[in-house]
Amino acid sequence: MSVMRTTFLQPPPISYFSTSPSSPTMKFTVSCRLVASPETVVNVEVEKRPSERNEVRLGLPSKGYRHTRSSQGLSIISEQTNPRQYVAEIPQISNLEVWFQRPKDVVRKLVSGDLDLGIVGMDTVMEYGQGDGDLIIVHDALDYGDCHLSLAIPKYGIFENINSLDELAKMPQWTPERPLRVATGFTYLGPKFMKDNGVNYVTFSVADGALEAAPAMGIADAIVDLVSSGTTLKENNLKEIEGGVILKSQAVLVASRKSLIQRNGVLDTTHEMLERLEAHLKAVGQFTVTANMRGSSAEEVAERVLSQPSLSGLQGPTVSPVYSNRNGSAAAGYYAIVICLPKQALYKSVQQLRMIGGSGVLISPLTYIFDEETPRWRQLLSNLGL
Ligand SMILES: Nc1ncnc2c1ncn2[C@@H]1O[C@H](COP(=O)(O)OP(=O)(O)OP(=O)(O)O)[C@@H](O)[C@H]1O
Ligand SMILES: O=P(O)(O)OC[C@H]1O[C@H](OP(=O)(O)OP(=O)(O)O)[C@H](O)[C@@H]1O
Ligand SMILES: [Mg+2]
Repeated sequence: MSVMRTTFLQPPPISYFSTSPSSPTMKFTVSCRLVASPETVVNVEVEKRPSERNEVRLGLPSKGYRHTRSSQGLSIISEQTNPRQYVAEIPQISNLEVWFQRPKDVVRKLVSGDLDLGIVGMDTVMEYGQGDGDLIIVHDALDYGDCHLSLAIPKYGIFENINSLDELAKMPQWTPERPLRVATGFTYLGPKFMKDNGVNYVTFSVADGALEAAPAMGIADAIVDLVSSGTTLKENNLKEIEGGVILKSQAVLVASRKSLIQRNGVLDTTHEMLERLEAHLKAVGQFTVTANMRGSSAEEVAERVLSQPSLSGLQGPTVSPVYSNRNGSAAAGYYAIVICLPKQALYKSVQQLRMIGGSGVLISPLTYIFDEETPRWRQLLSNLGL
């Protein structure tokens, strides 16, 4: 067991209080203060202890433009209205607290048992989870935060004609005395990747940001960092190489296996979150279209709708009679139709609806599409041996 000694800032004193105990959803306010302590020596090995609490805890990234909780999936979970607010509630899901933390700390706290669920990039799970068997991916594709972890080298100088990892590894320049110098913030995945790929003479230096400057500054020969649009690499005259992608990443829902099995309510909450996320992701880009149409019967109207290629939605159409008072009795001369359509089919659909006599066309975005039980839930249960 390796124990590192290091100096550490004391954890912020956190005070929180609830509103009236009778209120249906408890509200917490958090006030934090960072105290630079006199040198405190701590053991940095992650302590795994079952913490005593009843509520289920979800960790979300606390800052950063790409963690916007208005992005799909998360808007239905929580809004952090103030960047200094670290805890929130989810009105829709009782007994769930949201804690806003740095992405790496979400993973660390899942491992230590201080959080039960988290939403972070897959890269962060892999880097800070380091293969810990207690971490379990519940949803692997939340459809935002797409990027990949990659090895990149300069386009110029001795690297001008180097285009693959193999060619890089075989360059005669790298020796035990003068190894390939790689700058990265991924100090677990970076070295592991080089080792797995048989790159022998290599050393790593650590930096947290603006890594792309390291080669031009003469600090490193290569970098291992996240790439999304590729703009930062391009701006810094760097290139990716064949075989240099370490992993692909996007936001994922990750849970502590121990919490799922042992802590009351975690499995149920996870099920509900999974359902909501899947239903929301399915609904993104889908719209309901309603219109009125004159007709002699519901079947006749349905046939007219189905004759148009752009009007065959997910299922349907739903056709319902719209009654009006005709000489004292209710009569259906109009029918309301409802169909679900993807965004790209909307305009064509409106044209086709008009063509077959549709009027008063209303279009609204869908928030959820709940389908049959998601396969990811079955998968989770089987991973847990349940
Ligand atoms: N360019 C990008 N495009 C899309 N997603 C990205 C990009 N860069 C990073 N990410 C995702 O966002 C996560 C957080 O990255 P970021 O660098 O913003 O961390 P951070 O919040 O600044 O944390 P820290 O301050 O500890 O570095 C990454 O782990 C990755 O999943
Ligand atoms: O391929 P791109 O779309 O250009 O994105 C990649 C950049 O995004 C991230 O940096 P970030 O914005 O977090 O800045 P930092 O590394 O300085 O923290 C990552 O570390 C890359 O530098
Ligand atoms: Mg960064």
